[in-house]
Amino acid sequence: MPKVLISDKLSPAAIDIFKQRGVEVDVKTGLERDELIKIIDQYDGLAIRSATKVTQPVIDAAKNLKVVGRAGIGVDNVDIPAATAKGIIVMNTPFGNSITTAEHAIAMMMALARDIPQANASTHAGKWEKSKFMGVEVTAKTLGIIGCGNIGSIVADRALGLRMKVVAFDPFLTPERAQDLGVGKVELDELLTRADFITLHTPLTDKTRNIIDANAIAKMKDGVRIVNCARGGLVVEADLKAALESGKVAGAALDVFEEEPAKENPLFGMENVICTPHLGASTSEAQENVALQVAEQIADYLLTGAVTNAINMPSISADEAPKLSPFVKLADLLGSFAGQLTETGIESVTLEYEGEVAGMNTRALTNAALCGLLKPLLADVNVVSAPVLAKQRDINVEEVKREEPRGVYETYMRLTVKTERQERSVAGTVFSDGKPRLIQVKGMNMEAELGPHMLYVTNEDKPGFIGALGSVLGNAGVNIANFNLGRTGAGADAIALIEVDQEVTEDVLKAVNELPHVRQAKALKF
Ligand SMILES: NC(=O)C1=CN([C@@H]2O[C@H](COP(=O)(O)OP(=O)(O)OC[C@H]3O[C@@H](n4cnc5c(N)ncnc54)[C@H](O)[C@@H]3O)[C@@H](O)[C@H]2O)C=CC1
Ligand SMILES: O=C(O)C(=O)COP(=O)(O)O
Repeated sequence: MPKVLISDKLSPAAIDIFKQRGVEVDVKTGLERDELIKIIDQYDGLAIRSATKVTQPVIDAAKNLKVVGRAGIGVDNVDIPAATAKGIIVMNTPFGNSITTAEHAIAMMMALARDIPQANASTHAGKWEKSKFMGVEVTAKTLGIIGCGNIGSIVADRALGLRMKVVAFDPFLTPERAQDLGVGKVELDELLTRADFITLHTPLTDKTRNIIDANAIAKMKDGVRIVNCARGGLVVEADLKAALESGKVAGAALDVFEEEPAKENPLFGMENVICTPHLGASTSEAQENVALQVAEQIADYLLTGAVTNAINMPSISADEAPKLSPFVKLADLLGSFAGQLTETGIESVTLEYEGEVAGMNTRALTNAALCGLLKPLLADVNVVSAPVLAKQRDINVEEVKREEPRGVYETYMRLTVKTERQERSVAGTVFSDGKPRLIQVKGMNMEAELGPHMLYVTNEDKPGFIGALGSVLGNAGVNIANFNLGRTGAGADAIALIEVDQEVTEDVLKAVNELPHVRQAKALKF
């Protein structure tokens, strides 16, 4: 039974889902880094929010971890490259808390416009400072949205409802989408100069880190108000503090901080700053959504191989997973076959998909083929890490898809590996029995199932060879389970692919290699 650790505060709905699905679950929140490192090797899955930091040392210690599920959106607390290199899938729940977070941003903007938290505290203190709190209207004001994805778009919609003018800076926002949303698509500088309110909704990346610094603030309107319900690192807190002190920025509403949990911060105590403790996603609705989703996604992956909302792997739906599975096996076998025969540096890999398989999730299949290919060459590789490892090694990977099969097989998959020395291709199909078959090696037709122990021989097609080979194996007590032959023509290049019942020893291999007409013999394992 797979085992999952919930290490941040998740709705109990997640525990129920795991239990119903037959996944063992432990809940241990508030763990120190070293405590997490100590226990993480017991788990196949880890369910987190933003508090748990899944850093390289945690990943290194996670010997059995297959999936990290983020009950929420931002995954900047997970070292994705480290997880990917280790073959751990990282998934999030990209929509579960977006309405809630957008509503928080709007609430923060309104609170900022009318000094609600300050006025609230003053009134509770019996001060009745009616003239102190002079607010501003938002109607007809310009809201600048930096990052107009899921949350930014909802904020835009709500702001338009408040009769604001909305401009957005987002390099990935198409003009058509901007028009549909009713927002003006602008460059960052224009947004900074035009906006009365600015709200941030980008992920924290190397590109967005410090996007609001002294330089950006200098371009803003005097008296601008800034809302940040995205990530702390987007705004340089020291620069914001200076601008709040000078009056350049009239107010800031912050849900997120450079360092969290934020127990101390240069902005704390400032009169024109409103703070909430990373509450953007904290509604009962959103927490129920993300907990249910993440538990379903983690359970699906651990129990069925279905992949949903992964950051570092193409999605495979629950419907697709069983259909894809024999093709994944075939792709892995083709890769493994080629990988075991490859002795020099790989330059490129081409995957051709013909017929039914061309309409499937070929990225998942290509990843499986790369995994099979690289496994004999690299110690630690799986379908998640294989594409990254291939890229790191400058291996060019290409996919070719043809809806109509060109040959006799309804569905056909061919892997061609180009190395410094040669090009080798191997093709296969899946029959209606669901079993993968090898159907071509180096352009020679055959029809072979691949068993755990195989002997692969390339030879000249000459009489007596098969008998001699049979004798060598027989004399060594190696039982033949299956014998498959292919050749380019009578008397020309030929291959034999023999399934045997036990491991082919070095001595047997040597004897086969020494037979007349043999060019090369190799023992392969699957
Ligand atoms: N305060 C909280 O509790 C919560 C905070 N968040 C934060 O909000 C962020 C946004 O979430 P979603 O809207 O769901 O993500 P999303 O991926 O749908 O949208 C992000 C948008 O930012 C844009 N973007 C990326 N780089 C950019 C750049 N350099 N300049 C301008 N725009 C850029 C993208 O094109 C995309 O449209 C999350 O990454 C997370 O960090 C999300 C949920 C709750
Ligand atoms: O979903 C996100 O990106 C969030 O920032 C929400 O964080 P939380 O789950 O409340 O720790």
